[in-house]
Amino acid sequence: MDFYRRISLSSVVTVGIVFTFLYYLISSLTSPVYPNDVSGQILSMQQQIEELQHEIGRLHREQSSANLQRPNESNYPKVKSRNEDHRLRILVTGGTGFVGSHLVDKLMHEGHEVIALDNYFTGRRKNVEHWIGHPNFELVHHDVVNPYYIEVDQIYHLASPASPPHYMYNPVKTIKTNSIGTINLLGLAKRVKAKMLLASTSEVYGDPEVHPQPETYWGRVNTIGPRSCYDEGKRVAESLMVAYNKQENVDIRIARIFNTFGPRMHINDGRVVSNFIIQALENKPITIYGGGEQTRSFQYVSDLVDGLIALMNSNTTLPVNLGNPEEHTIKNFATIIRDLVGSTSPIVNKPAAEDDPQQRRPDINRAAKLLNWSPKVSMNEGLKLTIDYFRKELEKERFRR
Ligand SMILES: O=C(O)[C@H]1O[C@H](OP(=O)(O)OP(=O)(O)OC[C@H]2O[C@@H](n3ccc(=O)[nH]c3=O)[C@H](O)[C@@H]2O)[C@H](O)[C@@H](O)[C@@H]1O
Repeated sequence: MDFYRRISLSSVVTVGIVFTFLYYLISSLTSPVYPNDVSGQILSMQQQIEELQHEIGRLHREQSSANLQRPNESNYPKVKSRNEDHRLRILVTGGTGFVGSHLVDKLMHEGHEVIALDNYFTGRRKNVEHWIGHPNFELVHHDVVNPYYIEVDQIYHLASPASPPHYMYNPVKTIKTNSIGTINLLGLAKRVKAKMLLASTSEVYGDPEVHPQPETYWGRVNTIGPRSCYDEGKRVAESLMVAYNKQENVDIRIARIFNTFGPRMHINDGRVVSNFIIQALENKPITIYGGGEQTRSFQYVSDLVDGLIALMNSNTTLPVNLGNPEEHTIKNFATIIRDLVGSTSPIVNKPAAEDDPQQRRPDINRAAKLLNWSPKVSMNEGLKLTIDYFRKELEKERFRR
């Protein structure tokens, strides 16, 4: 059968034409003027030709479908080979986003089947285009606010805008995504008995009075402030996870993600890392919101992805902080970026953002103990890689203008 598959489309067509010609030639010869035995032989030849034509048609169809199903895997990044028993089907919602696409890469490299689902509000097809057509990969355009039906073993639920200007752009949609979206996925997890991980956030701690923040801290969130659509959205998502676990036995994981950065952040992301790097690269003023005494702790995206996978594969249903405890004031952070870029940007102060958390640093003892996880990439190392990425992105933008 392999031999037949190797027959090229053009040779199949050529043979088809030759046989069709012979068919008509012989048909014209099968007239009653020939003796019975000769015309009998001709009729049986005609029958054989018809059978061959049928077979050619079948091979033609088979080859076309083989071409559809078997892309050349050498054109893709390398993936681990796994047999059916060890290969999982994994759904990643928000799979074309900044964090989602890096998670998809890692799961693909590990040899699993991955379904990346996104509504492309902040995600981009470009982030996963290197997998499109791979037999282990599927890209689905879908909004989690509507139910989605599929058979999977694990669900990483990352779908939601995460940058403050993005989640504040349509606060009602942000609440719907985190509440209705999470209910829809928990319903799916319950039906197909999939393990589900929620990408929650350090924002559940609000503007914290406890520092650094352990998972046992309940937080301080303004329920009617501009950030509440996201903060309360994620808080209710956590509550839903716990309720489905208690009531419906869904196997849950909750990751509380602290500020994360790295390549594939959007130029218009609007968060501090991308804003400062782009401003520095363009020698434009670096904009600090407020006095700059507020602090953040920044983790590189590959550490987060390792943490998410370690959490999914752990046994804990407790929330776990994933972040890098290396803490800086925003004022200090602006100088670090300017120096790394070698920029001449002035540093300017703008009005403070409303309800901006004044301090943030993860207590990662639980992650260390339960997942044996801690961040590996220093902030400076990660920033250098991210600066390279944005430099190239800006060059591409200039080329497009
Ligand atoms: O990066 C993240 O992972 C987190 O980012 C945001 O939280 P936030 O800490 O407010 O993120 P940024 O917008 O990056 O702001 C960090 C600090 O820098 C300041 N900032 C931001 C942008 C800017 O141009 N200038 C500036 O001073 C902000 O006011 C804030 O104090 C999201 O709300 C979180 O869900 C998300 O997990």
